[in-house]
Amino acid sequence: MTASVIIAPSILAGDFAALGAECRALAQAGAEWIHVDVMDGHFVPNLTFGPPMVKALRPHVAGRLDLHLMIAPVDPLLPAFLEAGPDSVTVHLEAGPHVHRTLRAIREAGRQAGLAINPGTDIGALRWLKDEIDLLCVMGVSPGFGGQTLIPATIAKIRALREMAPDLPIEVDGGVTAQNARALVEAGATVLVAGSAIFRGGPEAYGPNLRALQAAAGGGPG
Ligand SMILES: O=C(CO)[C@@H](O)[C@H](O)COP(=O)(O)O
Ligand SMILES: [Fe+2]
Repeated sequence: MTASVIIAPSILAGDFAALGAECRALAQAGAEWIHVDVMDGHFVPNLTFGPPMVKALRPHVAGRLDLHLMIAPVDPLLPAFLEAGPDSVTVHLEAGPHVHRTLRAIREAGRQAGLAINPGTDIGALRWLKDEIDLLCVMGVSPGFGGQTLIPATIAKIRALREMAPDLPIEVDGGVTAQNARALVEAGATVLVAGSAIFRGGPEAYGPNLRALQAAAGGGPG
């Protein structure tokens, strides 16, 4: 399983005045996914991108644009975000009462459907939703900001989720570092989102940072 670990740089840690260039630099450095964090200043205490920004970034993302919507309610804005051209759209279990409907709408639009769960949310709902999703996103921090420290209980949570869903891609988002990557992957994570761990040191360091994380995760030189 470790051979297929994907590192998904979070553009939240990039230079907001040059996001297109940041996406191109990450692709050049070897990134296959770009994780784009949408925050609404309501569901989470921070405000980032709207649909026009995601649409503008799309041509600069060579691989998979992995959209993480931290917005509530999500349904009114979902069509505009789907229209912006992401490959996958992840919504939060905590963002509304009708997540099942939202996940169906994402798949019906031909995108992969992701479900994110906050650190304090119990995993039981996965039992009822696992057939509706292509990706499970386990938050390693309370969402809203980059640069936070991984909540240690995340590792046991991923292990429990992996038992419930042996074949589901599990993404961990927030607080990922070269120091904890191995434990996260051994617990069952297959996608590591990383902001600060990739962007520290500037564009010249993106490639070495990606490879260091991949090596720490046990997934080869990628
Ligand atoms: O969704 C979020 C935060 O809410 C993440 O995607 C962060 O952007 C990850 O940043 P680091 O914790 O890796 O710095
Ligand atoms: Fe995220």
